[in-house]
Amino acid sequence: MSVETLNEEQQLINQYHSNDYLLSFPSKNILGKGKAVELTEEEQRGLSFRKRIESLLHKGTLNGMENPIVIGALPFHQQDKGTLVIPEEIQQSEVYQNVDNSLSSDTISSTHIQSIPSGKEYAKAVEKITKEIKEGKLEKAVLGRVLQIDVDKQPDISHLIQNLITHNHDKYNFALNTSEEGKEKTLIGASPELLISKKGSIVVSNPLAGSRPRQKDPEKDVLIAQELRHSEKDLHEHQLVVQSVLNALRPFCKKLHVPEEPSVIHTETMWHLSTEIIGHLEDPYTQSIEIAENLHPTPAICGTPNDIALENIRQLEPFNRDYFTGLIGWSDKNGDGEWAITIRCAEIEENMIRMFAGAGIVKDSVPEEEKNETAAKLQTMLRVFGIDFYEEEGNESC
Ligand SMILES: C=C(O[C@@H]1C=C(C(=O)O)C=C[C@H]1O)C(=O)O
Repeated sequence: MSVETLNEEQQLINQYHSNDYLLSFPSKNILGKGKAVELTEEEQRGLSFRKRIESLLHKGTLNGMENPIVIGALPFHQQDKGTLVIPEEIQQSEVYQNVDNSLSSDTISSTHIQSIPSGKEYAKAVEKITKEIKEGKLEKAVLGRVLQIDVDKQPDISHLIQNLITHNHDKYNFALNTSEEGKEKTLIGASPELLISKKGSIVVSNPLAGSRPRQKDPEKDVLIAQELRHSEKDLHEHQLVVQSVLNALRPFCKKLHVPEEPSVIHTETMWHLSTEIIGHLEDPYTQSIEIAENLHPTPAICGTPNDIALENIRQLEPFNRDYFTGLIGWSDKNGDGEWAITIRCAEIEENMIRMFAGAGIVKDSVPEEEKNETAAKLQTMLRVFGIDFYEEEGNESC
């Protein structure tokens, strides 16, 4: 029998239990257990994201904590409630090259799957938005949908965690206990998109916009990535986001570095146009959440202009986004923190899983292609759960 020593990252992952708070980010892993202090729904009401975090950190300090760390998920709509806690116990670890890749064998089966709206309705809504864009009412709106899946048993999240991290090791992975009023819930996901990280006087934001599904055939896959790199439609869609992020960062920064052109990055299921922006803060004590709040919602997940895009989202999406396209991350007393955008995610409640995906719609968007883009994005979480679901026959994306 061979005995292998587990690296500290794997040890931390192995200690996750379904009511914990886990962030497995490219910079570090944080595992929180128990709630030392939390901000209830009542206490959050009417407070901005920044005020919520400040008031929680203040509670922590009053409780005698020297270095409290807040872990949380904030909603898409600023007035909705979030989950914010300072855990009783925190473990942190570095990120290693390798994690255990013996994938979970705990299989679950779906008994019923429903897309809200249906694929057809989604395509119709995309068409409606492109029409409004052509009429000059807005430039971009991001339209989402939900896949509601009933499964034969309650998923064991500690098993799923290993799948999640193995498939998306260089991404912003999370599993957070979002239970409320006796309902046990977990928010789980693997976001590729960093809204803001702040360490000392350096901030980084990495907006993504403009996407293509990955292809099974490696040659086709490379061609698709090249096509994305040169697609005018996608470069325009991407530029709207980069400009908005720069405008929001400028007041905080004395220096900003922006690459001249976006690069193309990938996840297991998607190609994305990506721009990593690095800023030097005027004031190194600026809170990460203050910057995040000014950036949110970026046109990567809402649109341009923001208020008109929001109005379209409210009218055309037949569900509330809740945590989807909100923020997930951590923050400490010095204002350091990391906030990713809550995408490629699912919420689990007993035997029901709700998976979310959206796509940015611009003037030249083709409804069927946008629908396929959301279907490909949904594959990220479908794979984590081991659920085989392809919307269409003969769909070649992987
Ligand atoms: C909204 C999502 O993704 C966002 C939309 C993208 C796009 O339209 O190209 C790309 C990345 C994300 O900013 C999602 O994954 O659900």
